[in-house]
Amino acid sequence: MRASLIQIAVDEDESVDSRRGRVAALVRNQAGVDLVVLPELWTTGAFAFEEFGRAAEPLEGPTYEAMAKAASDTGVWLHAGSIPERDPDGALYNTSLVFSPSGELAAGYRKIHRFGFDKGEAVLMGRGEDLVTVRLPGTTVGVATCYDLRFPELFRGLVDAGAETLVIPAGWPERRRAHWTLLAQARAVENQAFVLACGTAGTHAGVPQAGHSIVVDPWGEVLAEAGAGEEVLTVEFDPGKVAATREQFPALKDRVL
Ligand SMILES: NC(=O)CCC(=O)C(=O)O
Repeated sequence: MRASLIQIAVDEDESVDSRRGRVAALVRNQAGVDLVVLPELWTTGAFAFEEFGRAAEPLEGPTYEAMAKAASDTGVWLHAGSIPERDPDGALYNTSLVFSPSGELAAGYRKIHRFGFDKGEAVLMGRGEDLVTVRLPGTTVGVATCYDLRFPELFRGLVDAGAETLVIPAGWPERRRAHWTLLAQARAVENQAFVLACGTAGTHAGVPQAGHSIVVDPWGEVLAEAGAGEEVLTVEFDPGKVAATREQFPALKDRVL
């Protein structure tokens, strides 16, 4: 399986419309891979809290339309990262969109753990309630978003639902980059799963982003890691390694709780 993680630079000197067009073109450049992954809230930036309301879209808004078309034009599975979704009742959610190669919405995931404690996303966005997995040819993907990475019980739930590949769009800040790398490896090792974690580059709302998107195998080996700037990280991996690892070192079977 070939996957490309597009680590987008989210800077304030680019308009949302311009970035959306640029990202669609980057997706179209990935013909031949199986899965393309984008970061969290790449239209606004995950820390641009004041923009969430202004840039919020209905589920099937402009980003959905552009990404569905990019997926079908390119013939790839596309985890299009997340958008600030405004639902029909007016509430905001941090919602990830996964498109099939024919441009159908295969899954939507509203982020469960919202970041900011008593500020920012944690008060502006509603909390998602449902764990989400998507069947791709050869692997079942479990989806999570950024701050979710700190909550291992969510990933156990995804494993119980059949997940073998964990895909995590993020907008992770540079000042906690060490946590990002460590947690991505921990989630891979403890769940004996591939982790594909795609972050943003650039600086928005005064928060420099970590970049360093990372792909980790079920043994915890880092298969690929991006640098700090905008970059497309392409990696080839064998989804069969999940079953092999779980069989050879069956620690998941020793779970008690
Ligand atoms: N957008 C986020 O969820 C940020 C998470 C973060 O900065 C952290 O967990 O640290």
